[in-house]
Amino acid sequence: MSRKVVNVAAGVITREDGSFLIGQRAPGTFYPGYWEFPGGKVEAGESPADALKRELDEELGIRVERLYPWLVREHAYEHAHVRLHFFEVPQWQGAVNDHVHSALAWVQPGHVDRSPMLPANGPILKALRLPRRMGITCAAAMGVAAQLDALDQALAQGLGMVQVREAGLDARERRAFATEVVRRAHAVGALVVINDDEALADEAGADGLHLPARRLAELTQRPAFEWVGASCHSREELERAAALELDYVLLGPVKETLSHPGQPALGWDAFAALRADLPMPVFALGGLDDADMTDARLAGAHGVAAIRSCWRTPRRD
Ligand SMILES: Nc1nc2c([nH]c(=O)n2[C@H]2C[C@H](O)[C@@H](COP(=O)(O)OP(=O)(O)OP(=O)(O)O)O2)c(=O)[nH]1
Repeated sequence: MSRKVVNVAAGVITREDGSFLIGQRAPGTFYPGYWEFPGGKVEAGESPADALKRELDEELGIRVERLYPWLVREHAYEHAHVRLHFFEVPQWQGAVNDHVHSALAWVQPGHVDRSPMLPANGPILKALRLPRRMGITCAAAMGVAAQLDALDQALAQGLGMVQVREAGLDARERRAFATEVVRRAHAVGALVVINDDEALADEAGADGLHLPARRLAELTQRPAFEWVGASCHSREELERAAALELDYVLLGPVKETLSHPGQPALGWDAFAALRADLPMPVFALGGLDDADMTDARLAGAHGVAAIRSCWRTPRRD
């Protein structure tokens, strides 16, 4: 029997050190003792964003000053089928003064030492481990040595994720380059995904695989890597990536870009409309740099992916 969907708004309240707030559900609620992101049910006539502002005021006594739409995930519990609208809340006013949870904790992505989490929240914790900036390599154009130097600089300045995309290098060079990227990135805890080459991703010890749209269209099941993402340009491709339960996607070009001249730019409004209600993080791509991060987050992007700008003047995530 199909059940009514209950809309819920939940906030990833994030401090400048990257930690976020979780609360333990009180006795007498569904799943007592489980940890969750603060939030609650969307009331009739309310938008999810307004519901979150109201809930955070009622539950924690804080007033939201900025909020970014992030992910929408559905989960069928025994008591309800919920549609969870997750937002990030990077700015608020007032001291946190909890009225509903048994306990609160500030935790770091990848180091959540409280359990159990509500069953729907596993993919959310994984998504929070994804850095906000992805650099896409262009060693074939820049030269391998220059690319590796630029990579070191970017990693030193906090770049958290690298996509090796080197169809222009021959197989031997590509293997050596990918292995070196993984070595340098892993030394500072950054993730590496390899474009379109499962064997190379395995050989180089990368964290995952990045699928071009062409490969995404052919796939019937998620490849067996910890991190799998894809490049998308349409709602159909985005929905396919969601159905395959991929961990992230790139969507663009948002602006005109030198690497894809003549390809029409989406702009932020079309970007926001295309990515609405997706269950996985979406990186904005195409002619962007660090200065675009706030616009990207306001349009619902998880972060920004870049080729050229990433290897010029990178800044901290
Ligand atoms: N707040 C919150 N709810 C979550 C998360 N993950 C998750 O599956 N849920 C589910 C659990 C519940 O079924 C539903 C939230 O309902 P709730 O009972 O806490 O909502 P509420 O605060 O409006 O409470 P009430 O009106 O029922 O008293 O969403 C999460 O991270 N935060």
